Amino acid sequence: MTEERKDKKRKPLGLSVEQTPSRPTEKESVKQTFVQGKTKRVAVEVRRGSRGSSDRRSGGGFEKFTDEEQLRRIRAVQQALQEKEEAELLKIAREKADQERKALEALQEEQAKKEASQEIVDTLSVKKETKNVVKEDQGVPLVKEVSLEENSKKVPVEEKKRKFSNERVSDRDDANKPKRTKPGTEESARTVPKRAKQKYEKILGSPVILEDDLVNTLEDDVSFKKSMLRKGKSGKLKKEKKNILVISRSVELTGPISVQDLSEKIAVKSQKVVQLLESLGKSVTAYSILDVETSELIITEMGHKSQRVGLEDLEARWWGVKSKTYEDRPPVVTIMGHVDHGKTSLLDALRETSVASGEKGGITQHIGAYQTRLKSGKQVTFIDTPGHEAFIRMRERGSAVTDIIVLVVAADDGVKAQTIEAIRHAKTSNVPIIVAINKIDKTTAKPDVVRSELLNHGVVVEKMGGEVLDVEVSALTKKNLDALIETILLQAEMMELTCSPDTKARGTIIESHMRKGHGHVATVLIQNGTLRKGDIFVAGLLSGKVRMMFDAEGHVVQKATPGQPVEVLGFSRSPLSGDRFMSLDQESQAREFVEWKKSQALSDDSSEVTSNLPENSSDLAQYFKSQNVKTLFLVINADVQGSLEGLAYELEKIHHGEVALQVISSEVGPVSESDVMLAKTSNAIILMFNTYVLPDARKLIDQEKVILLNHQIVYRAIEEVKTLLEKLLAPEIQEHFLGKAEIIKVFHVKKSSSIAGCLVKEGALRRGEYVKIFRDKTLLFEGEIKSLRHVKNDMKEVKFGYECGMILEGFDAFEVGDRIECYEKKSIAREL
Ligand SMILES: Nc1nc2c(ncn2[C@@H]2O[C@H](COP(=O)(O)OP(=O)(O)OP(=O)(O)O)[C@@H](O)[C@H]2O)c(=O)[nH]1
Repeated sequence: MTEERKDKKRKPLGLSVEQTPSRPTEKESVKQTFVQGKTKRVAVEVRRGSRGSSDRRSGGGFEKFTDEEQLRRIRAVQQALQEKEEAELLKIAREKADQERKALEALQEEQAKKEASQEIVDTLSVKKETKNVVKEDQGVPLVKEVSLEENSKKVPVEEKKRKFSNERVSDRDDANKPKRTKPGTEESARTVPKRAKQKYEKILGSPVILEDDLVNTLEDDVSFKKSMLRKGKSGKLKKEKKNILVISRSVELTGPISVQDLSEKIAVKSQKVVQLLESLGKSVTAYSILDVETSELIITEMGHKSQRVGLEDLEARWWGVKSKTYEDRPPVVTIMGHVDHGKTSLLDALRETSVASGEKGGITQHIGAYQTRLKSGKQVTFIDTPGHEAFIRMRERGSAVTDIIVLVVAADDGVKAQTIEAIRHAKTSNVPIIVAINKIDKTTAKPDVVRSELLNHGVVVEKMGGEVLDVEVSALTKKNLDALIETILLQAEMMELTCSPDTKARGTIIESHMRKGHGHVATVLIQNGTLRKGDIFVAGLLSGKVRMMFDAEGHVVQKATPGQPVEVLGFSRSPLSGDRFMSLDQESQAREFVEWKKSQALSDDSSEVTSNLPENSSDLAQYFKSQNVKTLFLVINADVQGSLEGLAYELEKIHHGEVALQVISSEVGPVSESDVMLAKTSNAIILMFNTYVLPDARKLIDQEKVILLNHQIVYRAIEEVKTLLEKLLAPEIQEHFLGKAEIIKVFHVKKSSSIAGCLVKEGALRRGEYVKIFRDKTLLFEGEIKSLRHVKNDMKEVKFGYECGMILEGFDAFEVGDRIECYEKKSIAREL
């Protein structure tokens, strides 16, 4: 025990009532500073010094202690107070810690509850989704979606079991749950819960990669918001905002793009992009076109990633859309054979025996293709255009529509020229043949002769020991038609034809035409995926939206599946047979694609072009005007008969009430002098297809100024012919209202026409523009303003509220009160 303690024991502290001054003075207090940083004034009795005057030691008997004792006492008092203070603070700290612990526990409990309810939603959505295989639609920009806390929030297994007794949650499930990994690494993307990935893929309708550390761009993400709102989860969106750090998109750029389209790609309002560009010093509107570099800058600024892609790659990727779901699809069959061997008869007979048309009782329509359905439910699709042109046309356009060729050979006539041609087409296209030996009902039928003749041309049928399937049929008596269909199905089975109905539609234009009341109608054979009403599509150089669909029985359908031919409404012009048809996700993609296709078509043609069309379109219009043409005459020279047929087929479809198209010559071979002279004398244009001009003919073309078009691709030739025909159409005149005035005084000037003194009551009157004069409700005159004056000045325009003098070309019988309307006339080029 210290000396101080002993003293304390010996003597009570001298702070008894009688010893303590009633109120300590300033000088008698001590400032204490505690460890916690608090200060406090403590009242003490101070002996100022042993040698000080005795009057200061008055009261309380404190003076009876020595200086040393007094100092010890003061220290003891200070220590006692400090200890008391520290004990109080410790107590407060303990209470506070206790409260915090309780609050934390309550919070954790609440979090667990939230997590549990979220699990239910997730589990349910996963259940639904197990039926749908994850799409890999390449049409949509890849979306990267990022979850921050989803990984870290875990509900204990026991708790899950308790809460969702109907949902089995195993330890293994939890063990499989991802650990937090370094953000942005591949591992982190892989290990985020599959369940969350599926959930967001469902919401966004596109593949997502989940990571765990990106900046929250959810507020700007229109598509996400929309999808949440659509699902009635707008309230939840706010809650999730804290937890989900969304969305870094991988945006594919194929070239210059409009602000509007770019905004669509990154799912923000175009105003946002406009604002950003303005902040960077660029003044744009939603319709401005941005170059690739600027677009990349915007994409990065918005927290996304950009990727430059060639549209060629994109087209190939879009066309070859993949899916994990495969189903059998009906085979597509084209019927070929020699003239009069019974192709049309066989197609009609097959169609009549079709169970489908019989069952539905629909009125069959020739839409270029149809399907037969057997009792087994299996189907076969027939291209409804017999002959070889359809096949050649498709092949020329790079479309492989046909799976099987049914080669019709008349049993009484045997193998002929077009039979051999069909065999050649089948071989070069690698399409299997089924031989239909027709007219077997005839007494003169010699099917075995047909078989041996076919052998000479490399077609070895089963009976001759080969693998080619053959059936003896009669289109007339309908004998063995079922056997023919069964054989087709057998062949199809061997070929294992599959499709993915859950992807976007891919198909080919079989034919197209203009129909009154419906506009441009095209038959599309769906080859993969499903086409739905409202889908956005591209076909050749066109884009559009499916307005309506009809099947081959003329019924309105809402969707079309692989193998099904449907008539589609929604084209702005008629597409060409053989054009690839693809449905896409976004209108911007479709627009971009078509622009690229057009530019590609132009650049391809220009490399070989020897066309000598006047460059300026008004020169061309002038040319036609000078020739006074309302019919476009064509002299066609092509490389082969097939090309001529292909061109003729497409040209036949062009109709217009005001202008006509007439082919005056159609020949296989190079352009000769006689072709040029024929074109010259009949005011025709030469359409040269995949051939050349003989040297003398070339000189004559220059000399006689004959127009020659050179093409290698049918649809481009057709497009150019259409453009030329459009030039023959008189332009459409549109009137744009400029203003109106009233005549308030008429001035009769000697030796000159009258002047109308007008007051402009709306808009403006403009010199040189077109006016209409009305008296009461009668139109008196239409003509041009020759002169316009205000006071004594010649004016180009006199605006609202001003008076002016006006002279018209060809009219001066003005009266006070006549009304004048002024218009600007614009001539608009028309389309076919
Ligand atoms: N006896 C008999 N005659 C048939 C049969 N199939 C077709 N014909 C007849 O053969 C002729 C030609 O038939 P189409 O079906 O027009 O032949 P196609 O091959 O389509 O002829 P093109 O269109 O000119 O190429 C017609 O008079 C038919 O009636 C058949 O199985 N038996």
